[in-house]
Amino acid sequence: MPATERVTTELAVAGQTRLTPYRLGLIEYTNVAPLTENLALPAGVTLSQGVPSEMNAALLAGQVDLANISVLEFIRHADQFSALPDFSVSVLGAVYSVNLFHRRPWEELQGGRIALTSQSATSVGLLEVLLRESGLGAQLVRAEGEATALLNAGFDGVLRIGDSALREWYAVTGPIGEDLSMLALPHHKDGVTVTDLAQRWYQLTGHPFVFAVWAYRKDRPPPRELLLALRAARRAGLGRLGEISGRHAQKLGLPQRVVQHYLWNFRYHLEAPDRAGLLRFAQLHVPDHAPLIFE
Ligand SMILES: C=C(O[C@@H]1C=C(C(=O)O)C=C[C@H]1O)C(=O)O
Repeated sequence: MPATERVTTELAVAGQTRLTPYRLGLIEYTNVAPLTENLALPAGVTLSQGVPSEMNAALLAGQVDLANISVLEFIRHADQFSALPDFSVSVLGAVYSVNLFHRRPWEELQGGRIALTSQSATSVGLLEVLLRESGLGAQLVRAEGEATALLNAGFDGVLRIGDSALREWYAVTGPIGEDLSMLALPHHKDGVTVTDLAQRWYQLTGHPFVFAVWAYRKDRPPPRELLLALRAARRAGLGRLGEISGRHAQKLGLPQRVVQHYLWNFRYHLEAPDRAGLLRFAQLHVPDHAPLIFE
């Protein structure tokens, strides 16, 4: 083997250079913005973005090497994926953007038809667990559209996540004045209840809920430079929540203080309480899952 080819191969093997780019996928929801808006991509790393179900599919198809994906997809494919040990989108209590919109009381949803967003996997699994734990059976069907429009079209419940869920929660419950504590934000108005699934999870288990982890294909672990860049981006973003929430509030048409509380409320690492919640969800929804590897 000629010397130049050998050196290139050795460097590639050593991980110091990559003959093929390392492909990063990131969900583009507002709740991931504090972790992504200050990301300086290292040389040789490419970025693609989309909604959770698109990132789930891209990682599974080998179109990206590392992505923040729905935790349920990580659990389902734990034989193929590992996850970074210190990244997540988690929350303890209300999340304000994983919502079931409904008119009948939760306890009366038995036998009802519930429209599901196609953008998420985890929140669908969470809804199934919460309904089952309440002894309720409902017909879950994929249907896109604005929550109150789908309720008016005859659905008994509508599951929405991400930016649209946050906007639609506020459309139902707002406007929210300064006199209201951010810890007492409303979840019912004009006959529509907005059940926050993360809040119900907390009431059921006492744990945080992990919506997303940073998962990678076991055969394509991330380069050290990318890990350092992701951590630096999070430090920078968490230090600029006011600025980031101001920009996203304008985009969402929401008060800046509401978006800043929304972002401040997330847990972006993967600490012991978050892992306890993640393992509990895995036990309840995918009891025969492969061992979950965080490294
Ligand atoms: C809490 C949220 O987090 C998102 C929810 C996800 C899911 O349900 O699959 C995946 C990624 C997260 O960024 C949200 O989008 O509202």
